[in-house]
Amino acid sequence: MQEHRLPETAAATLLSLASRCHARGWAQATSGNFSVRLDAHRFVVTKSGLDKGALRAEDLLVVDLDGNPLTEGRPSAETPLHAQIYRRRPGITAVAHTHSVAATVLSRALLAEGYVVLSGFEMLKALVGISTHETSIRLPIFPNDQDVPRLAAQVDAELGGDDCVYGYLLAGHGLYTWGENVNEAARHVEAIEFLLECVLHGRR
Ligand SMILES: CSCCC(=O)C(=O)COP(=O)(O)O
Ligand SMILES: [Zn+2]
Repeated sequence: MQEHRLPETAAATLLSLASRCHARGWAQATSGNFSVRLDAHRFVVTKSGLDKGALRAEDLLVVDLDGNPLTEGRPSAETPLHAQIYRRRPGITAVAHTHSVAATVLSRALLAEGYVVLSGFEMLKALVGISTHETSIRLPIFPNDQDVPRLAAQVDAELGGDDCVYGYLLAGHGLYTWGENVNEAARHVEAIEFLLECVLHGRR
């Protein structure tokens, strides 16, 4: 195993993103995973199966852009999905995956349509590049799959690095979103989770 020092700032920002999502109830019971890009070839990701509300620096590891570990430990089972995002979106430096009730319920209910529409909400302006509520975005929904490399290949085939996409849903599972820095990724998670709750409430 090669020596790869984990920069303290990357570790601290990643731990704070995970603990913020856990505190909001979006990463309960070890669900969710989080990552930060180190450079063009590597990123730091949370280890698999851990309580995302109690992560420490030693619970993170470095992987390459194919998801192969470069430091000791078992990376998140969903590392191939993070790797797909970093490979196809060179400007992205942070990825968050959450398991909220709204994302879980809506992605299952709307799987046949293939997407959730988020339209007309002021909160859309929290997403980078959007400056009016008079807009509409789609969050694609993919069927869940326990074969994560196959799932990542499907996401890659259907989305690639499409700039118009702010995130996607896995049916009955959760949300993936990202940002050009950790603050932007955190803002996107909070905005999208809020918007999904609005859509869910509107269907009741
Ligand atoms: C208990 S959640 C099941 C696994 C999952 O979907 C998840 O997000 C957490 O997986 P990880 O390997 O990153 O802990
Ligand atoms: Zn998950």
